[in-house]
Amino acid sequence: MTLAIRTESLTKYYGSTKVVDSLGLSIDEGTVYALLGRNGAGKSTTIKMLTGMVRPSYGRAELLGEDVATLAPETRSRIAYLAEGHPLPSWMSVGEVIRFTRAFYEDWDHDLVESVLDHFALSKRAKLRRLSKGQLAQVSLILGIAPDPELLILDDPTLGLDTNVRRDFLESMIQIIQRRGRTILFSSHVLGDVERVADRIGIMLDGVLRVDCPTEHFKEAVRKIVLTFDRDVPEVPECPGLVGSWHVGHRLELIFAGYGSEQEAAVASLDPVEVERVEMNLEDTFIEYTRGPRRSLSFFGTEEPDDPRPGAQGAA
Ligand SMILES: Nc1ncnc2c1ncn2[C@@H]1O[C@H](COP(=O)(O)OP(=O)(O)OP(=O)(O)O)[C@@H](O)[C@H]1O
Repeated sequence: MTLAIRTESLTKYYGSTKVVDSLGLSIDEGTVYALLGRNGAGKSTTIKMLTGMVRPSYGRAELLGEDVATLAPETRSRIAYLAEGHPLPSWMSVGEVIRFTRAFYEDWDHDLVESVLDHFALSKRAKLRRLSKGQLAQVSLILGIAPDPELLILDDPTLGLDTNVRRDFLESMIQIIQRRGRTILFSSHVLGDVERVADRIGIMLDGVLRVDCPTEHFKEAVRKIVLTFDRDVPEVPECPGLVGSWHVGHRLELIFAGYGSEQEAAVASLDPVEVERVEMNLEDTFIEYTRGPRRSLSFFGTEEPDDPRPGAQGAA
């Protein structure tokens, strides 16, 4: 399988703050990959390094098998990038921005543009400054997909859109791109959407990629177990895969990444009066996982990063 995106020890410092820490990503062609993380986790910085807008402090990135730092114009034309907030020249009309963008590309799928304009009920005569956020996102998507890119990178494409517009946008994006076996990398905060469209997720915590695995694998692996006691909540023993524990009154919530016989035995040793396994969707799973201690788990396909600086200590 060919890799559409590959990064090696990709690291960014702003001043003395490390905002992306030794990122090692390998994304196969044809994958819809969602990059997740709380505000400030380093998603946009990662995307900007991938698209050559920000220079890494250390490490390197490849798109479609070529180093981002020396990407040939032909390779660049096989990649589309939709920036956060969909910045577009507001004085142009929809038709004008389409004609303007078209001039930069050799390939341009005119029929696709017409059919997606029609699908979104967008008029070519409409001025961009009069469009809603959702409509601007739709125009951006059209401009991004018209050159039929092999790789589409989107930074929080549905930010600020209402639920219906968001769903329609994502569904259209997936239908159009995936039908052609293309690769998509997008960042998002809307976990319900991610759950429906992403094959694979990466979760960044404080600049570190802590999870990198199929979406289903993550959902299945993270378990919330709620224990009830008829006495004070006992001390929780060390246990592999335990990523968080909280107690309120006589209830103890435990979050595990990987729940098997060893974890079951640890739970039983606490001698609760009741054990409840709580079902979680991706949103719950993400929240529970990201509020726990910042631990790396090989379970999710990532390793603790090493600081690439010569003589530096491993990351905390
Ligand atoms: N140009 C910059 N100069 C200094 N610090 C920056 C710069 N750009 C980003 N940062 C910092 O880097 C960290 C990561 O920011 P980034 O925008 O990559 O996060 P994010 O995960 O995309 O967040 P959000 O979900 O809020 O968009 C933040 O602490 C941010 O303040």
